[in-house]
Amino acid sequence: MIPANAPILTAEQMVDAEQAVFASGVSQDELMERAGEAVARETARFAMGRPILILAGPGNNGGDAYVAARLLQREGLDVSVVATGAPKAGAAERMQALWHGATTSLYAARPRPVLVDGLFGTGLMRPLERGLAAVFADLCAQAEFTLSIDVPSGLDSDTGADLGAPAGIDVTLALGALKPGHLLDAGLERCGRILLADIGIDSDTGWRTAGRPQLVTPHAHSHKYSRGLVVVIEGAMPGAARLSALAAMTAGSGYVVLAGEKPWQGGPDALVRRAFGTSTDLAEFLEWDRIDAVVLGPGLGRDGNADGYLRAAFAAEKPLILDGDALSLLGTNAASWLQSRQAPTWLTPHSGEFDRMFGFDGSKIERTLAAARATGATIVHKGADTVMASPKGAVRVLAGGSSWLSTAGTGDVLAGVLAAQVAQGSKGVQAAEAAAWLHGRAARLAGPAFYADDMIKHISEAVGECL
Ligand SMILES: NC(=O)C1=CN([C@@H]2O[C@H](COP(=O)(O)OP(=O)(O)OC[C@H]3O[C@@H](n4cnc5c(N)ncnc54)[C@H](O)[C@@H]3O)[C@@H](O)[C@H]2O)[C@@H](O)CC1
Ligand SMILES: [K+]
Repeated sequence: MIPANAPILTAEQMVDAEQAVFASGVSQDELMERAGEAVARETARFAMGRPILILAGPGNNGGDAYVAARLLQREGLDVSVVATGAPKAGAAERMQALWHGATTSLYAARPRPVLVDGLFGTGLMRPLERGLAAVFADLCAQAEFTLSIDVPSGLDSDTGADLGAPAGIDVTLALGALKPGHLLDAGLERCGRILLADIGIDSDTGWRTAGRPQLVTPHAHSHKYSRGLVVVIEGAMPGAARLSALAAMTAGSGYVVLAGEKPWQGGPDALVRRAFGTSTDLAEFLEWDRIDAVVLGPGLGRDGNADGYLRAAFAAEKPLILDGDALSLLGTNAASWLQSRQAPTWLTPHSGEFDRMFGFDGSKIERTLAAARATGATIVHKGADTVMASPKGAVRVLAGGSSWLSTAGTGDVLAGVLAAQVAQGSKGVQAAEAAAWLHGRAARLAGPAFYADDMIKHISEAVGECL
């Protein structure tokens, strides 16, 4: 479980936020005391009287651990500390000096039912030393409950890369803000349930986890056009475009058109079909001023026709959602294609497509932001850790959704849900966030082993939860 609408800060941003707190008159010791209090409170709640082993590392994460040890012992709990190395000068050293209970070295440590991991937090700079990682993993495996302070030790807090973190952590108590590492890459599987402790720092950087959107019911005088008109362009593999079109219908659009050379005639009668002969005909149709959003890419194919459709879609200057094969056609030229566009664009690549299009370095958040800045488009970088970023720097992350989403066609459904949000007037990263949330919720409602068509039936129920 991951908190919704929670701020996300990198290690560097955490240091800046900490400096701002110090500048407001709060001492380093007081901030560490707040962090340690939160750790002690959550640990006591889960420990329910069982003996506790606290691992304290050399940095401020260890400092938090010493505070928690002192407070838990004061509560009458049976606490033992494992100290790994001398604490660094400052608050961590002072907190260690205030701890007067049982202390052992890592290699003399005996497992206890409750384990608190205060080895390393945002300051981890390299992989855990092998012996330490093995002992830590063993203590974790033998504990009945493990809580990590701020970040599981052995996880890169900025990227989620695995630097030796054990499996089996039950709760991670994030201090002040979530870190990218809680949500990305290996972090998704290593943190257990994530809780967020408020320690009084200002954590608004424009990056946060996705939350349930606030949608609106149609007005009394709403009509099919005012509710948003979506055009989905059909290509070589028409099933994918159909999934997008049906998803756009159930996500609240007033009018959905499936446009193709010979558009599919099965399915609901409410779906409007529009046949076109050539890409020139398509370009003319896309000039229609009623159109609010165009979806291109699901099942498009990559032949000469597809290229013509892409050019027609770009020429129309309508809000455009590009997915699948449209992204492959743009390839490494996406930035030059998109920079000249005036109308807004959303790109919805999965990681394979993203990596083929863009060569950026850094965490998934940093790479997605770089792509948004380079193209001027809102990027929905899909995956178990979906990262959405706008050119102006807003970031939303939706992580930990149904793993049953890993099936063909679910991306086409997302493109349709996104088009419905755009057509109804939602903008930029807000439209992406709403679409990703609705899509994730529909998948949850579909239960296990569903296929893409199934989840479409649950989109309107998900919409109903947002009114
Ligand atoms: N910045 C903030 O706003 C706050 C931070 N706090 C705590 O401070 C933590 C960050 O503290 P620090 O920056 O001191 O960093 P850490 O406590 O994560 O550890 C840094 C220390 O570990 C060493 N180190 C790094 N990687 C190592 C490795 N693989 N093997 C062995 N040694 C290694 C470093 O040389 C340094 O001495 C946070 O995670 C959080 O727990 C809290 O006390 C309160 C507020
Ligand atoms: K930790």
